[in-house]
Amino acid sequence: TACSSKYVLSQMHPMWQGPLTVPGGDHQSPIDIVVRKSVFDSELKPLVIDYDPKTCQQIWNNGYSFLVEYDDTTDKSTLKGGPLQDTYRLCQFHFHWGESNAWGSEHTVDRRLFPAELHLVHWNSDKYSLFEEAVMEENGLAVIGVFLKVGKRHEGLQKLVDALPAIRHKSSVVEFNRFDAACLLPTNTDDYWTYHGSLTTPPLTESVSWIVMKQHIEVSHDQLAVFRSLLFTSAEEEVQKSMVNNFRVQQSLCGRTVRSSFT
Ligand SMILES: OSc1ccc(O)cc1O
Ligand SMILES: [Zn+2]
Repeated sequence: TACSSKYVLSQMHPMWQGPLTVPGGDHQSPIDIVVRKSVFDSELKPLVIDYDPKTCQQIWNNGYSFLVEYDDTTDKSTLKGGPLQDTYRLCQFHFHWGESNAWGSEHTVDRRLFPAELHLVHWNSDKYSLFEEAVMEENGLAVIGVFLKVGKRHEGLQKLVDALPAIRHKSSVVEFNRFDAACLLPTNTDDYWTYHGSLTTPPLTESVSWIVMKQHIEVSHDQLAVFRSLLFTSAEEEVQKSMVNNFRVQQSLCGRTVRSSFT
């Protein structure tokens, strides 16, 4: 199986030219979360999420997704608790989505696909001094995954949606201040699944404690349509490619256990 070979050929992905190999890739992400195979762990604590909206700095198109980046030079916006032993600093959040509302999320729950998925990326500031260091280390990162469903308009998201036309092309950046990332979290953050995995974009390093929320958030059809107006390509490229289906194919569990914080 894919787990036994030393090199795991992660499937061809429309965005990445040619197959990508990840040395010893047996803790890769994303995965399907099989609810009845997840194991309740009563030791899992509630998450302690403390974000400071003033640390929001910029929003930019990196050619894979759009990132909202935070000032992570101090412990101002942090994540603790849950499965984590240390304090993790928020450095950015981004999304993955499809060309239609029928698919787009990276993780699935009993094979159920969502139209999009939010990733809030944090790094272990008790053990490391930079994200670039932490991203290469086991337990270096903690990423909160939140599923998006199409429904009522998300008022907090609208400020972000209004900024997207200014970063249509790859490498475009605009200043973005005072955005409270906590407004994108579901009302219930006590119920989640957690497992050890990887980034889902290069360098695909296996440094992530994944925390996938059971409860989704709702955004409107029109808000999601604006995500799809972004481009993978830079302004100079003659052929413009719309930024859609920026999710990675699912990876083998390879014997890992997914724990749940709820029964
Ligand atoms: O897609 S998950 C993910 C996590 C951390 C990161 O720095 C980039 C990522 O794409
Ligand atoms: Zn992601």
